[in-house]
Amino acid sequence: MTVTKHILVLHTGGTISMTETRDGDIMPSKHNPLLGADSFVPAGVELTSEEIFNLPSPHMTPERMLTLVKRIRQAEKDGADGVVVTHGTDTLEETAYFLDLTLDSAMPVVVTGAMRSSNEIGSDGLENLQSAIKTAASDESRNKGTLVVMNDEIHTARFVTKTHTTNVATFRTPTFGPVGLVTKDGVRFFQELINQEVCAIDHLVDHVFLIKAYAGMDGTLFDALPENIHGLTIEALGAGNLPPATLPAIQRLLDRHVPIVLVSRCFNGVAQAVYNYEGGGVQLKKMGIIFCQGLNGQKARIKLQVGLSDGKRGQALADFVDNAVS
Ligand SMILES: NC(=O)C[C@H](N)C(=O)O
Repeated sequence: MTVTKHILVLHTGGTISMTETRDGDIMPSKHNPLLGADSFVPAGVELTSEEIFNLPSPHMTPERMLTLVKRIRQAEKDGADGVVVTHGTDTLEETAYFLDLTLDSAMPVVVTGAMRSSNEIGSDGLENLQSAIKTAASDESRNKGTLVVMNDEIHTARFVTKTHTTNVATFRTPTFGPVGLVTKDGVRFFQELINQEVCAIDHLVDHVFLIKAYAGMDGTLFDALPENIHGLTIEALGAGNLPPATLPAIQRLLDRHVPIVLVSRCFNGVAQAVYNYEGGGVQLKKMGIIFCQGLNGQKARIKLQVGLSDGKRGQALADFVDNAVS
């Protein structure tokens, strides 16, 4: 006898819920086309759908992410077997990682979206939604943190990133690859996931910034950061190095005890303190900059914000931010 799985779909907006006009503009729909559509629901699934937001994902904020987290915590208490979140793809990876860091649960949580709006030729929305529901309903997906399902692939929220502006195969996990596939026969995982510390926060510390380094950069942007800054993430060069002219301004922030997290702006690989020259990673680490391995800038910023919101400071914050791949 097959057990019925109760899956809650929380719609937040994004192209998956949008409509293309006759002029070719893509806009939020007045009535979400995914609400009430259920011909695609896999057998053995009882679906409940709810529109928690109807936003383009550039309008998503950490405060709204926290609202989503609270709704998902409530859904689990109410007996849901799994939750699917539909989301715009521009900031999908940030919301997915926020959920991953803050939901302390074995229940599958799967985030999906689409690159083509609901009425466009070749729209990928229903296919992605169906794959996400299959993944959320699978026992194999339990205890895996938040997953991202797009284009038949299952990725961890921790490492997936949007790699193409329009292609339906945009979501990739550069260094480690996807963890599973959604096939006609079901959901298959082929990589073990590394556990991470979850912070069950219910409020947010704000003013956590992200700055990208470039050749010839100086301290102007760092000195322009506001007085009430709580934390900073820097997308550094290569293996984790910065132009020397940035160092005095960075030191001024460190002297004020502003935690600074460093990742690489490279698409692949991890940041490590290996280069020993002025502005090299060895010097940056000695100054007290926290190296974060394996996350991109936008995810490291989320992780720093979540850690600060959990009350972590000093070495505890450094340990939390540092351990994405260990
Ligand atoms: N494909 C998409 O969903 C992109 C859209 N601009 C959004 O993030 O809301």
